[in-house]
Amino acid sequence: MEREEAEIVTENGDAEAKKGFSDGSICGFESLHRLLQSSLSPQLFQEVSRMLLGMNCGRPLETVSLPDPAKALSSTHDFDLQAFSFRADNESLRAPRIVRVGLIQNSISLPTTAPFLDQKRAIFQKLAPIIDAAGTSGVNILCLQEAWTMPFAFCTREKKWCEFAEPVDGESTQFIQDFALKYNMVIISPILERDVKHGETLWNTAVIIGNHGNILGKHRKNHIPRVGDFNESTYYMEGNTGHPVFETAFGKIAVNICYGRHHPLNWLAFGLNGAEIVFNPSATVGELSEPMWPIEARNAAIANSYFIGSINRVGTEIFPNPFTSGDGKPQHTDFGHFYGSSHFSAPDASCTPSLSRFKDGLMISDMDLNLCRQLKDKWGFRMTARYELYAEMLANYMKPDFEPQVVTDPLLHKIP
Ligand SMILES: NC(=O)NCCC(=O)O
Repeated sequence: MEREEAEIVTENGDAEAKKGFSDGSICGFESLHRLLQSSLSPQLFQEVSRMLLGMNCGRPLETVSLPDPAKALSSTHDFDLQAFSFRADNESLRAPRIVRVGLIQNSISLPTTAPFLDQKRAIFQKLAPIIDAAGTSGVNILCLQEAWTMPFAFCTREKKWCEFAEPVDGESTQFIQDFALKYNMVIISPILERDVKHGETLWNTAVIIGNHGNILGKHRKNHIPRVGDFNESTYYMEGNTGHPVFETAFGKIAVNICYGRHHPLNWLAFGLNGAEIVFNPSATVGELSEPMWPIEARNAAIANSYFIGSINRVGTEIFPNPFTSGDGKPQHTDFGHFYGSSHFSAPDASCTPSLSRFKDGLMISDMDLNLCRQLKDKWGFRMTARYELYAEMLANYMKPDFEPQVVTDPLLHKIP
């Protein structure tokens, strides 16, 4: 639904407006960027885009033309497809290191009441053409959304959803390995993991599949939310894999899973281990986090001199049994709307527009990884970081007898 229908929505008043927005659109538009593009004169839109998206090497981000088969897949299977290019300055001693990176966002396919195997296989079926579009576009590194094989059922606290968990070499990994091999593509596959060797425990895990279809490694979500309906701590614990950076054929990558994006030290640690691209596969809803979404990753990309790919699922998932989360809200059967809006952020503060707020999508971006070091040289954030100050501060803070360093105005409690 785009402009014309949005106007009808506005004219028909509240009830229609509610209907229009319930699809997850912004007043009938797929994204803020598209709303602005349709509403502003070309000149104003250019200025506003410059302010909102920043400049890459002094220029607006360029779009990239994708091969016809990828475009055909996007129209046949109705997913948003966008592509951009982040440049870096030419260097005398290093050739450009351009990699093509993709992010996939999607809704679930079947109602949450369908048999679990059918639900999982239907998501596989939905993702196949989107992964094909990435492969035929020459994507080198592709990342899927958090817990992509299942509905984000952790709001319910019901244990039956644990059945979706798989070992790292399970069915979903085998499904993804075929694509990795076929397209010479590194694929990050975030799943609910069952750790069979350690008492069948569960983890929220990203499996990293190398471009030869090999399992390169895994990373387990470091920070587990306890906010709103995000009752994930009922299912799994904080990860025990540290902050691994995976050196792949196409660059050094890491994964900061969803809620970890609110933790600056988590981003920092991936940077200290040398990440050039950090992926943030997520599942988050509008009411809770949408104002934070365009800011946090972009800020982390700047602070840590690396690229970030942010992914959020789309749609509203309705569960069979009502639940509450002790926050005073009446019982309900859905999490709210997962608002998609996947995008890339670059170390020079530029970023792409976002994918649709309600449709499946594939966001592709070329990125010259030389930009990471160029930004380190220019701004010197690593060099000026004063890590020793913070190491000492944190070591003190961790002690049971820690005293906050506060200087109290002696007059504070004396003068009325
Ligand atoms: N999946 C997840 O960790 N969501 C938590 C909510 C948020 O971080 O926006």
